Amino acid sequence: MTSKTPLLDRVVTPAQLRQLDPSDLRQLADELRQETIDAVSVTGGHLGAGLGVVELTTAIHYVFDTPYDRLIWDVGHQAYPHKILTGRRDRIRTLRQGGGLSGFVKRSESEYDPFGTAHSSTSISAALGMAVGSEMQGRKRACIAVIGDGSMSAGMAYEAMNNAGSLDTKLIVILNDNNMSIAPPVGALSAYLSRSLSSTSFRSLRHFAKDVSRILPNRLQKMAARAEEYARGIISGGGTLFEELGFYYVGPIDGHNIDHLLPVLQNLAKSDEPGPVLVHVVTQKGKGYAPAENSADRYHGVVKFDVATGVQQKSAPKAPSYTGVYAKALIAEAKADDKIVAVTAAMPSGTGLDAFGKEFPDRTFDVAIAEQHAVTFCAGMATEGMKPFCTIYSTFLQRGYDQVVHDVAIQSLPVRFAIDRAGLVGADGQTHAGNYDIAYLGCLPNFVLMAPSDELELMHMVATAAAIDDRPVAFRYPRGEGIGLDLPTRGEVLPIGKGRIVREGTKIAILNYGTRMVEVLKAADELGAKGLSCTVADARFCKPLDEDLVKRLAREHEVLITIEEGAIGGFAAHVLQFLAKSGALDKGLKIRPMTLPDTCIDHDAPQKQYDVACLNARHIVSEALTALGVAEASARA
Ligand SMILES: Cc1ncc(C[n+]2csc(CCOP(=O)(O)OP(=O)(O)O)c2C)c(N)n1
Ligand SMILES: CC(=O)[C@@H](O)[C@H](O)COP(=O)(O)O
Ligand SMILES: [Mg+2]
Repeated sequence: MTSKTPLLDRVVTPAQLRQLDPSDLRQLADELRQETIDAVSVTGGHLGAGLGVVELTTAIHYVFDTPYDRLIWDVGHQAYPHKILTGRRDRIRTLRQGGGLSGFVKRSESEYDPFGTAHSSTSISAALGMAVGSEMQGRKRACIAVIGDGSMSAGMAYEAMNNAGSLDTKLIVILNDNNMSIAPPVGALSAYLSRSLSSTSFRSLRHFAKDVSRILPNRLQKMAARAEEYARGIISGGGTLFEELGFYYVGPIDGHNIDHLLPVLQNLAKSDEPGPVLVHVVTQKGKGYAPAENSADRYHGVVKFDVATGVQQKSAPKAPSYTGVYAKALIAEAKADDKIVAVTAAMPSGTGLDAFGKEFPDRTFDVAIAEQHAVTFCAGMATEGMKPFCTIYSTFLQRGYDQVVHDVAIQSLPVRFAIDRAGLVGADGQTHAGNYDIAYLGCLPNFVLMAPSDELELMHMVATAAAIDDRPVAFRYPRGEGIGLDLPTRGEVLPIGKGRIVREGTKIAILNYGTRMVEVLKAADELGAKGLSCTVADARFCKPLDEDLVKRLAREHEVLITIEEGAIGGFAAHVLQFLAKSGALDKGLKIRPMTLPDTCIDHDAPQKQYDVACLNARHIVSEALTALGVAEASARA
């Protein structure tokens, strides 16, 4: 840090940034980096990616006329420095807290966030859409997508480049290449980028002037230059792929050198030349903070930490996480069955497949950020008699939905979907919540759908999924810890489509699907204390539904409550459909489906999110009392 008078205090918006002399930007960037570190040390969040783009963020806002010019951060987890420079510094210590700033990019948060991001690889499509939309209405503005090398592995980025490369629309794509995804990047594209960098040096200032002035004033010259560019690509190894896709390639540039970034961006800003440009910027994830630079994951995602030492305040877990239990259960199954393989889309640590990979390196596949491919890759393996466990967060499986329908469900292939982060996820908020999978899988023929009520049940479901070999299976489990049960070395295979009674009662039946069981049992205790006897059932399966169990609960109780941590259209819809068809609803049963509400729930502590969702014990009690006409309205408050 410099000892000069702080500049960041004078820069609340990019307009003020643009008043600075270029020679001030180095100091400003240093202050911005320190502010980012200090803020994340008290909030936790995604740190490494933001530290890597401090200079890039400064330079882009200095050169371009944001927010009129459109700037899209792919994923958005690197946008904390951008938030600080765009009028949100006063709230930066509310990041990811209830009521505070989002940890991603959000349209409703700022005019400087023109497009919401959080799922990767959408930025080029969105920027191209904005560029075309602006052009068609005669608005001249720069549209800039900043996309990481990891996010560049997803098919959507290539769909967008394929389109952009065939248009004359001006588009700027900045490839932020830090040679990292969450884990080290994998795949041939990553190898291509590394190769191209190892065989070339950073372009010097002299080269930039030449390169960028060749974003030529007329197309003829451009075509003439193309042959030379192609040769340049082959010689340097850099850019050929992008040039083949119709992009003008500039780079590689040292993304921490403001003196190098500025002239390139200034030339691009000035240029009227149509067509897409790709600026290849090389950065270091975690740059400028030694604990991040020296850690394996470059502090991709951290909890609160001590700035001086970098030591994170991780609290000792009370019980193993669902993710950990899944990995343990899968390893146990895989030891007994060498057909079992596991697939992750760039989330080895988040899904527990890093542990599986240590045991079975040849049976673990990280396919990069490529959920669509992951699903169909598993389908292909299933046709050959392998037993793939496609292990994906609920929210990211959304990207592979057509593959789930067309390649798996319709062909009834035995792909096992292990769906992590099901339900609300806390600080990552709306975009990462796994709320929809029960609904989007429940409507598909051939699927077996399960949800464990605790971690022991999860072990049984892993064993059950391994045993089902004639159709697709999915089981969902949440982020966070289990309840601390003793676990066997291996799960047991469950009878398909059969739930279980957890507690017998007479007046109210609560049919639970998933890990709200803890709250259900608390609610049953409370209702029991009021003299209202409860049956508690664990559905285990959404499909096939345990119709005998549902019929019995409906027949023997005055009230039937279903509960699930999923959107409307999920488990309750299946129960209601069955009861309506069977005529049970004609007999005066009071049925109350408890699902997530039909809204997007903002980032917050999980307990608070459950309050917003009305899925805690007191809400279940209130629902039961209301159904019985003995409402305790206050219970819902
Ligand atoms: C569709 C999708 N799959 C997975 C993720 C989880 N994810 C978030 S960031 C990330 C790595 C991105 O790498 P890169 O784009 O290179 O950014 P870096 O963190 O290196 O700056 C992944 C896999 C996601 N956000 N979206
Ligand atoms: C940016 C991103 O998408 C991931 O880093 C995600 O935030 C990870 O979530 P978990 O912390 O639940 O693994
Ligand atoms: Mg990266």
